[in-house]
Amino acid sequence: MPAAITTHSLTKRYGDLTALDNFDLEVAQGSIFGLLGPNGAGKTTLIRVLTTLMRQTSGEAFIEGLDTRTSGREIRRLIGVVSQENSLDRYLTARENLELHARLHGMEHRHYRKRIDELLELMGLAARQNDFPDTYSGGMQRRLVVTRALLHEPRVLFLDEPTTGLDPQSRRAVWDYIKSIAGSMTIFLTTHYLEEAEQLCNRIAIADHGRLIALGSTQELKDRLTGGTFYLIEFGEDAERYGAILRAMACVREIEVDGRTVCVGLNSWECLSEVVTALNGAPVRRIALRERTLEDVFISLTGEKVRE
Ligand SMILES: Nc1ncnc2c1ncn2[C@@H]1O[C@H](COP(=O)(O)OP(=O)(O)OP(=O)(O)O)[C@@H](O)[C@H]1O
Repeated sequence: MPAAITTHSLTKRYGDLTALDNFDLEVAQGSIFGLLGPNGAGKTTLIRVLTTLMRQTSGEAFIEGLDTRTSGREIRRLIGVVSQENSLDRYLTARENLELHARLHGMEHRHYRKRIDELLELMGLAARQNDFPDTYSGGMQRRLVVTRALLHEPRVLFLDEPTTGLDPQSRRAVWDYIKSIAGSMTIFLTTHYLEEAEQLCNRIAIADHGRLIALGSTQELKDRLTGGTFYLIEFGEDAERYGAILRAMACVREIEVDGRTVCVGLNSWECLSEVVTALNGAPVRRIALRERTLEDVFISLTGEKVRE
């Protein structure tokens, strides 16, 4: 079984600017794969090349074993694409937008009528199917675009920043729908949002300035952070003083005092008992393990926060 997506040394230049730089990627069939990166990382460029909208400068890309340079027509039949812009026809109702897409894909009337009914139900849009997209909320429009991309039963679905611009509630709704359709196809999504990648994806690639800088599961990426365990200790008072006591301890590798809270990085979790002993009698209100997030991974890899 070929991988859903494979790239070898994929490179795309716009004049002097290298938007994709020797990108090597493999995405297994049936997985949800997230490409994470700040503005300008090359995410949209990669999707354009993979969906045959644009030709690479050099290197190779394959969708289920088909070469993007020579099998454009077959690939376009296999894939569904949700681009950053919603690109709905505002003069057609939601249902008519879907019917138009089905006809463009050569689907038979009998077949697409049933499929549209099912998908509208699944996406929670059935009651509003005869309304115009302009009367929809941003989240509903996004769901309609995802519905449209799913109509012809693609084997690989590309979602370019599916929740950018949505409020947190609509974002969660779109995540739920993506999760509900996962498994039956491969999903490749790009995102700025670390939480989105963490919530949805089995595997994640991090790109910056056109280069792939990390690849793995969320847990693998977190494990690649330099070791150590971080705890947050909240004091009733005198956090600075206790911070200074902790700073002097051999097992403490990093420490940051912020108001009443001290974030302490220990060489390993076994050191926690030493810390607790040192704080005997201190007005400790709370000790919590600080989970490392993808944000930490990103900062450790690129030296900067994600630029949204
Ligand atoms: N058609 C084009 N002509 C010239 N430069 C381009 C073109 N399209 C993109 N670029 C540049 O290529 C780089 C990568 O852009 P791309 O849109 O692929 O990044 P992205 O990761 O999708 O960013 P965003 O998160 O903002 O969508 C950027 O520096 C961008 O300015």
